[in-house]
Amino acid sequence: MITMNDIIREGHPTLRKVADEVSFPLSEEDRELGIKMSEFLKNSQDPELAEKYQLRGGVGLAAPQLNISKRITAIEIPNMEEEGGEPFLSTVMYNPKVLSHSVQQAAIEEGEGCLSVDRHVPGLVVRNAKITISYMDQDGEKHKLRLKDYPAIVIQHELDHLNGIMFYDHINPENPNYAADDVLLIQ
Ligand SMILES: O=C(O)C[C@@H](Cc1ccccc1)[C@H](O)SCc1ccccc1
Ligand code: NI
Repeated sequence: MITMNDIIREGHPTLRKVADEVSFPLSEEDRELGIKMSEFLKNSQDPELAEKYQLRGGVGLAAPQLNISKRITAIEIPNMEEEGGEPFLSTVMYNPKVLSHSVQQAAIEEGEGCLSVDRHVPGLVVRNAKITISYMDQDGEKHKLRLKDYPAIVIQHELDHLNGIMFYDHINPENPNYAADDVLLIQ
């Protein structure tokens, strides 16, 4: 199983690389990797397992964070309304792409963190408020998703990892808590 020991931290060069597309049909290795990445996120959201294996909670994980420079990301966004209900989005995305995005921008009010960053970096991470993405699933099926609010932020955070971008690259160095009036603040 993947643990925090498998996750590389800021400063490791792989986090600054543009990851390579995966080819289909998926190799057994890439299929297995996706399954393990999903398992990590589920474990990290289980209080007992997170405690037992000292896992930081995660709603997304990108293969470069495991020192694997491939365009693979696992997403495990819990149901916001119903505790313990079906997750809002639980999937492994291969070769995800942003097809379009809103002009409107948004940021999580309390800022962002990262499993590959062992420090608090305060500041607003301004992103697109809405995005339309495509991705391939493990069976080679193409999917198209329109996302907004928190899920849109999570996906953009993960897609950044596939392009060697860290969340704090988006923070205004002069005034970290600055956001234009029209930037949507997400609780
Ligand atoms: O490091 C990662 O890529 C996983 C991040 C993704 C993320 C960070 C900030 C905002 C949205 C997504 C982890 O999920 S950060 C830990 C976390 C856990 C639960 C809820 C929010 C953030
Ligand atoms: Ni991250």
